[in-house]
Amino acid sequence: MKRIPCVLTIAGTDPSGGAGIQADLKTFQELKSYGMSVITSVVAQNTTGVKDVHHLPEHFLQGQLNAVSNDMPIDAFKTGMIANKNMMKVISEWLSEVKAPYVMDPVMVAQSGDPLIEKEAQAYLKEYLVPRTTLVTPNIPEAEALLDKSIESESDMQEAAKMIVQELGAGAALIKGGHRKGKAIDFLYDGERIHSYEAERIDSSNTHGTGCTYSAAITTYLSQGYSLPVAVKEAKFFVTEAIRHSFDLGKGSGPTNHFARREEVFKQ
Ligand SMILES: Nc1ncnc2c1ncn2[C@@H]1O[C@H](COP(=O)(O)OP(=O)(O)O)[C@@H](O)[C@H]1O
Ligand SMILES: Cc1ncc(COP(=O)(O)OP(=O)(O)O)c(N)n1
Repeated sequence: MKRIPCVLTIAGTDPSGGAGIQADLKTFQELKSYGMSVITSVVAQNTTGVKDVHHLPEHFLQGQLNAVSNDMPIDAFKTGMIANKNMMKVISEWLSEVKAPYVMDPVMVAQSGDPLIEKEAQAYLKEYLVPRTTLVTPNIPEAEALLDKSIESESDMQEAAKMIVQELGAGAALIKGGHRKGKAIDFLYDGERIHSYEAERIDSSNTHGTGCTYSAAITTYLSQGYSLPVAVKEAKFFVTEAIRHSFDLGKGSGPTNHFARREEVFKQ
């Protein structure tokens, strides 16, 4: 019998369950791959913002990475919050041992405005991790930080996707348009051509964890053997429905709904 595809997230936590490791694992489960996780930082956060952060020591990050890769198959993996250069170095060394599609969500700032990466680590991420990726999925402020360039129009987004591949060496780049007004359009450059993914903008403030959920869905579909453009298409559908059926939970920006595609949820 064919085994279940196995997918790994390396990221920070969200005890309120909307973003980070928790959002990733829910997505993996919902889309039917076997989910695994390595924690970089334990974050005391909820729908209103980040209260405190504890970065795990590097030897502990290394220990978790070894524990997974010495024992389990990895068919695709993603990284989310990697707060500092030391953790990036550990992950960068580990990358040489793993031959699976790598999706990087270059998490920099939470929706609440709280920083999730040390400023000086951005240069390391760009130089040593981005060139090892299959796909990088920045939102507009993250793409602007990676390229040191302002991005306003759809053609700026397409140009930025190309630059992240051609100048920074990413395998592919998906620029997400969640931070703009109007339709929710994202652009993928896969080294050959631009693909666009469009959805209507949903009038909801419950978008905590959308970027995590989207990149986790792409990674799951890659673990199942879908091509990159199709994995992004399916993941875009998943995240759009998750926003459409998002929850009014907590006092701030509520979480997306990871089981929005289930029939019983649509009927509620
Ligand atoms: N209100 C919305 N309605 C529909 N799609 C949205 C909305 N907000 C964000 N998206 C989509 O959610 C995904 C995540 O995008 P974005 O919010 O830019 O990333 P991040 O969560 O990393 O800041 C993208 O596909 C984007 O187009
Ligand atoms: C631990 C952790 N990782 C990432 C984020 C940012 O999540 P994202 O999907 O970009 O969604 P927002 O929080 O920006 O809506 C996070 N908050 N925590």
